[in-house]
Amino acid sequence: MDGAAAAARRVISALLRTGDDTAADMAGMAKQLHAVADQLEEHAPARETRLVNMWRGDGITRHDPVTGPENALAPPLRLTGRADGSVEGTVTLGIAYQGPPGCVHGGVSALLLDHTFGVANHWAGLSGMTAELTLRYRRPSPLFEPLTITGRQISVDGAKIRTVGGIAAGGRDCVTAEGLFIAKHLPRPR
Ligand SMILES: CCCCCCCC/C=C\CCCCCCCC(=O)SCCNC(=O)CCNC(=O)[C@H](O)C(C)(C)COP(=O)(O)OP(=O)(O)OC[C@H]1O[C@@H](n2cnc3c(N)ncnc32)[C@H](O)[C@@H]1OP(=O)(O)O
Repeated sequence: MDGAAAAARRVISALLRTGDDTAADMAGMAKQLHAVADQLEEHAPARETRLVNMWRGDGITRHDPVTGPENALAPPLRLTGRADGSVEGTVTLGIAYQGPPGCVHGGVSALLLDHTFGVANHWAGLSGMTAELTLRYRRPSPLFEPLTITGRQISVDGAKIRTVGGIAAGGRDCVTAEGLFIAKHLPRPR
């Protein structure tokens, strides 16, 4: 389904790029898109069944809204674990993620970093749930340019995990962040 999710992502972006002031047949397109959704819903299993399926195994997920190739809301960001224990990825965000004109929405930056920190913790060997996430927005993060997203676990103290990282563009920090995670997990649906 990665291909269908990629197509849906393209539709979201193309809709926003086209806008209202257009000769495109938007009513016709709405009809076509509803027809696609009707077909999907017809074949969708019960929600509980799908949740079990999404969470099978113990590793990282494919459905999350940041890296998930199955999730059309995910850019998607691809993260790579480094030998020094950090994780890093490069992503170029389009118009669907806009906050200030031409720039990334601050909540989207927080989403990317929350998830990246979760993956960094997993990579470092102990992950948990976000208890606190503090972001410092140093300068606007540009859309349409490669952004480097990083995360690194810096300490574990009992159940408390501390993680740092940020978002940079052109070698300059746009956002720096620190997070406190608690080494607890909700059980995966089985
Ligand atoms: C996360 C799922 C990932 C599963 C996949 C695993 C594989 C990895 C693969 C891929 C990575 C995926 C990456 C995903 C990333 C996304 C992460 C999120 O978005 S998580 C959702 C948002 N976060 C919540 O919804 C939490 C809601 N809050 C809670 O559930 C609790 O408050 C929680 C777990 C944070 C704390 O639980 P308590 O309160 O029961 O823990 P107590 O035992 O009381 O505290 C432990 C210690 O931590 C301190 N503590 C707890 N919260 C604190 C806080 N906010 N500030 C400071 N200290 C805090 C306490 O004072 C205590 O310290 P003392 O041991 O006494 O020294």
